[in-house]
Amino acid sequence: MKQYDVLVVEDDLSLCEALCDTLEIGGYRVVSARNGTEALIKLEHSQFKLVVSDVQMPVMDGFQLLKNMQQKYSETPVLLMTAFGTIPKAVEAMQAGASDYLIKPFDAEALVNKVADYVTANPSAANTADNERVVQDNGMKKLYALTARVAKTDVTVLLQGESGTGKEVIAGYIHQNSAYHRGPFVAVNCAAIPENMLEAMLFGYEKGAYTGAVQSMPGKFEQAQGGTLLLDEIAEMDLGLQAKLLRVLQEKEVERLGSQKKIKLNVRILAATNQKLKEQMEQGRFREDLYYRLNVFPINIPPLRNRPGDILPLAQELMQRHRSDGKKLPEFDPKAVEKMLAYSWPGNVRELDNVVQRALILRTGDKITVDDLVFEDMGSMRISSERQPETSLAESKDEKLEISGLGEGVRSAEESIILQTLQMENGSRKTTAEKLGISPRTLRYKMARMKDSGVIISC
Ligand SMILES: Nc1ncnc2c1ncn2[C@@H]1O[C@H](COP(=O)(O)OP(=O)(O)OP(=O)(O)O)[C@@H](O)[C@H]1O
Repeated sequence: MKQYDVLVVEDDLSLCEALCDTLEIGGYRVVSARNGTEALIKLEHSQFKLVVSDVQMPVMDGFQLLKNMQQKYSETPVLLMTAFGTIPKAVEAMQAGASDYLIKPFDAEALVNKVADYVTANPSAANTADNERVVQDNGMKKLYALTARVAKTDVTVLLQGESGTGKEVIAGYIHQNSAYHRGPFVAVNCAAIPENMLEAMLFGYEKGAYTGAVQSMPGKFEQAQGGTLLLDEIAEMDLGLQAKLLRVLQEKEVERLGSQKKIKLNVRILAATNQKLKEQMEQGRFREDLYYRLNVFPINIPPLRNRPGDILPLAQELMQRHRSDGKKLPEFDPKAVEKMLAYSWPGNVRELDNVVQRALILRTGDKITVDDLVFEDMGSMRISSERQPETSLAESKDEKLEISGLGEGVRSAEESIILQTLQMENGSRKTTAEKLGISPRTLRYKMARMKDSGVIISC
């Protein structure tokens, strides 16, 4: 079972990313979940020293999570984040068994200090990639060979590819194979951080630089000193900040907000985007000078559908990551393999990861069959197979809209889908099974397993 330091449970994606970033920089190995249900699944598959959870979340809130955890993970401390003005909630949290609480909004230091009461940070461990990198497809082998050569140089690399293709994985590979490998690898998701905070986060700030800057803070550039900085989703950066970034890249020095002191930088810069950056530049949304500065060496990562040789090995690796016991991993039966190869994977490796997680939950026998494969977009089958796909999260367009309207939980894990569909169907197992495209027997089996693992199913 994989071991991590902190499980962050937060449904607000930007905040979740900021919390994870803060803790990772603080030297913790962090995993995130978007609600209580997803958290329970992660707890089943990995070990955590601490859970930091929001209180108000859809599907399963912080209190319900706490209640569920008391049955099976009573040893794991839970830190609840409650909103300002809800002190009674904080008291309630402690009474319900939370180890501690944080009142929102809190600053990075408060979070790290609180977490440090429960877990000891280990900066070098936070940087080790303990997941296997899969490169089996011939095209990808060539791409990795080229990447290894580029890694040894100092040039700025622009990684382009659809979402979920593995840009951050390749960025990590460049870092590990570069002269900067002993330093930190810091990734900033420019799309996840609010525009007005990104500048401070990148360049750092001095105490009093703006309202709320209660203490000085180094930016991501400084945090990456001697290592690599990945500017992810760079196309999302606004034009004003692009100009400031260009200056930092040209001068190789940074000034914190509210300070005139120049800090020399020794950082390898990588940028990544899932947009066509050249088109953005041509449409005036991305600065031409910055484009050419970042795009010294472009690496285009092909979508998963164009590297079929990777699909099965990746599925096996992802299965390995989610296995909760030492038992032999299930195999995919030939029809299931055929179906996976026929699918066009619009969400790429990340989507494959979701499909594998669902399959592990749905499977009833030793093998993963075609019935256990639930794709997010059945309209994206590339080759028409003889059999009509039986299992689809969204059989019709209307249904897809209805389900996706329920929020992020739909994409996260099968358990949350089941809970939501049950809720939608007023607890009717028959129509829930129909809606999910699985047999009532599979649904019963699944619900029994969820109950066994401590999930409270109220309908
Ligand atoms: N070659 C690979 N081997 C193993 N796992 C991979 C590989 N490529 C991608 N993954 C896994 O797929 C998921 C998505 O990868 P990653 O975050 O690198 O994609 P991305 O292209 O940066 O996505 P986005 O555009 O959304 O930021 C991660 O869980 C990652 O570990």
